[in-house]
Amino acid sequence: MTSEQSYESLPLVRLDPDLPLPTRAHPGDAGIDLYSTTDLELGPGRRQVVGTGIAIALPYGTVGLVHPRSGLAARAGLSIVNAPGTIDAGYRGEIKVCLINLDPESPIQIARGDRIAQLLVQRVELPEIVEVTTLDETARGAGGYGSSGGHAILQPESPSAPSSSATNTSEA
Ligand SMILES: O=c1ccn([C@H]2C[C@H](O)[C@@H](COP(=O)(O)OP(=O)(O)OP(=O)(O)O)O2)c(=O)[nH]1
Ligand SMILES: [Mg+2]
Repeated sequence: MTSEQSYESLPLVRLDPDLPLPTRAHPGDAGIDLYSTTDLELGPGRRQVVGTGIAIALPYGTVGLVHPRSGLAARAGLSIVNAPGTIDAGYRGEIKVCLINLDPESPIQIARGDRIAQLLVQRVELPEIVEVTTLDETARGAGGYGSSGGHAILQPESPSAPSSSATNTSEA
């Protein structure tokens, strides 16, 4: 196996055969670029579920993650509401993308055939859930949401800055 070969194949059906077969832009790229099946305009702050025209059979023990593309994100503010979207291994329907325009002013035009998102395939652990009454102790414990300090942006006087009591759900 060379470094340019994947260890497994990914069966893919083109539900919209007039669109190109999705590919990685370069050998070794993590993301497989996904095409839009439709023309659309997204106004500022608007979202829409868009078809990609493909269905896949992910190997058991893997997950498909639908990520935004960084170029479109930086240039136009295009993102994905549920980024990264989760494609379950058993899913055989069309992969769809819930696009959102995060630009506060400008609409985004998308044409059929534009590459709107990218699919990553990753191994995933599938542990069996075992209910217990207590958990083991750790150095972090229940501290989260900035408990380790080092806030770069939040100001203490900002109304949106969470206070320690507001973030401590155990005191609710
Ligand atoms: O960006 C996405 C996310 C999900 N899906 C498909 C594949 C996935 O396996 C299925 C369910 O996704 P998820 O579990 O995230 O959604 P849900 O709201 O929990 O739906 P469900 O009740 O069907 O699990 O929808 C997509 O096509 N694109
Ligand atoms: Mg689900």
